[in-house]
Amino acid sequence: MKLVHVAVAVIERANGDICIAKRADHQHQGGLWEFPGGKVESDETVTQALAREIHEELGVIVLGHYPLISVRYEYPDKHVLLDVHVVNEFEGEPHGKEGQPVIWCPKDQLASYSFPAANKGILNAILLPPYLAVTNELNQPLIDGWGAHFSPKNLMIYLREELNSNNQALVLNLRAQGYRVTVKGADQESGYLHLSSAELLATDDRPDVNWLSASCHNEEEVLKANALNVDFILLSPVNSTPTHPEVLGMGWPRFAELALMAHMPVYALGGIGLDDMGVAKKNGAQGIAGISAFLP
Ligand SMILES: Nc1nc2c([nH]c(=O)n2[C@H]2C[C@H](O)[C@@H](COP(=O)(O)OP(=O)(O)OP(=O)(O)O)O2)c(=O)[nH]1
Ligand SMILES: [Mg+2]
Repeated sequence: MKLVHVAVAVIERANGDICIAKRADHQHQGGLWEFPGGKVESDETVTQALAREIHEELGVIVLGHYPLISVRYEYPDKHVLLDVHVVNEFEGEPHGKEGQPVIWCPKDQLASYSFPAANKGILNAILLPPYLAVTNELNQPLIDGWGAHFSPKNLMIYLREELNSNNQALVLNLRAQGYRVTVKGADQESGYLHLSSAELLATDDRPDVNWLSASCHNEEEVLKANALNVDFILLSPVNSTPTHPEVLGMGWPRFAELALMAHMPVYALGGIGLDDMGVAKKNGAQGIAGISAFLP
């Protein structure tokens, strides 16, 4: 099936609200809400298509945008490549020029609208931060170091240790400050659950949590994450690491291929540092994850 290339705009106004519109019933995925946009014509760049579609559909002039995520999704009747950009500078007030309902929606309420299935990854990309710290233990100096560099909006945490009497108060305190914290093992009441790649491959039905993450290293695991509707993945190792120098990294070109295959935001992990945010994003990452990289 031919791949339909689509330019999609996540238009964000100053207070953080996002513009969504309702697709007409007769359209593909009709009756569902969408981020405005449309097909990239053969003689257009994505930037040109984005500007044209947003002007045609909403009467808005795009002045500034940056890439958020690319999602390749195979509907039974159509294969799409959604090239999604945040439009953060624009002129004019969006209105439905084709008669479609258009509203501003606070980010934390987006999930209560029905979108096409391909949009789950876009929603998650809007909500998730750029940095993910992976740590084997929690202690106050580590937390203070994070606090000096990152806000809860910029950093989430994966603790590779089960909840216990030593770390529970620290975890709860971080969550109270607004950090998203996933811990190892059974902690499903928190709404967060992480699957190792072995657990991912051994799981047939999506566990009932708000935020399901998984570690992936190859195509098979990425496709399994798609099938389970995992919300975000850690893809590693990009480069070889000091602790496992014998394991070769996949490198950025392969990372980019697998990230495009993934329906959800992908964090780059392994042998990279905070300085690699730019190259990670250029290769389709939501952001970067790191163990040593995040130690103050
Ligand atoms: N615009 C947009 N399209 C989406 C989203 N999610 C999603 O799966 N799609 C799919 C539905 C369509 O198959 C395709 C986009 O096509 P479109 O109908 O917006 O294209 P267009 O504006 O050029 O419209 P048309 O002239 O074909 O009616 O991408 C989304 O959030 N926004
Ligand atoms: Mg459209």
